[in-house]
Amino acid sequence: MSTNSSIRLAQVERHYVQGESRLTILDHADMEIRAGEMVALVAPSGAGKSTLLHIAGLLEKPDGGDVFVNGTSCKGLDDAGRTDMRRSSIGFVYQFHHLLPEFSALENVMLPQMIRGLPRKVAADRARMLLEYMRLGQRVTHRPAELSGGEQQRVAIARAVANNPYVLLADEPTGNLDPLTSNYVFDAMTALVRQSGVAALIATHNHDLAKRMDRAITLRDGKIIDHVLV
Ligand SMILES: Nc1ncnc2c1ncn2[C@@H]1O[C@H](COP(=O)(O)OP(=O)(O)OP(=O)(O)O)[C@@H](O)[C@H]1O
Repeated sequence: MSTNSSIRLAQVERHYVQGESRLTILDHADMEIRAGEMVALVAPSGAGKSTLLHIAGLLEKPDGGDVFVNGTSCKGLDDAGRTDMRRSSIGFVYQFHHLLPEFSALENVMLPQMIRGLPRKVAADRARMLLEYMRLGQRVTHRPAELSGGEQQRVAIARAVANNPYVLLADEPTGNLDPLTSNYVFDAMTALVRQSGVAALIATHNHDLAKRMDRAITLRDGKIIDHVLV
């Protein structure tokens, strides 16, 4: 175990009870991702990727074990504490951008910061900087419907890191894009991860993108194990 892991799962258990049967999705599973590391999560449908992302993102509580965010145990946190930790320390990117349609790109990136109580001007300056970094400086006043799919996804990535999180969790972030756009968005995300030092876990079915990350993991028999990509 390294001391500088941004996210660590320790002996995490998750079961679903369906009638008489008990389905074990995570069985004393361990995982850790260091700052600035990009890890691909590759697993067949139904293996438990969403469950893992939800637990790592503090959206779901494990039945056992613990999640550490930047070294802090989340086990003893109540719902409000988990929400605070999630807002301050974890960013999410989904397959579909989930941007708020009535707000501009700039406002979408400002919002998570304002929810955390940052002044409007500070939030706007950081949002503009992130959008410029994502090469969207000319699109800040556009609403989501006035952006291309790749641009929408780049706004969603900027939004995910708006609060300077320790952890970035992405579920098929390029799954909805054509191959060329997918590559472009992935490059932008990589640059942001490297520059910000966030620890990124990215679920993807795209073998080529998975190969470009630092390493890959998968789920087998409830354990999180290294996945060798050939
Ligand atoms: N609330 C629930 N109750 C019972 N079983 C569940 C529940 N949620 C998920 N499961 C089961 O747990 C397993 C893992 O689900 P999960 O959504 O994590 O898979 P996944 O790997 O993300 O799949 P996909 O790639 O298709 O989205 C599946 O077999 C699913 O049917």
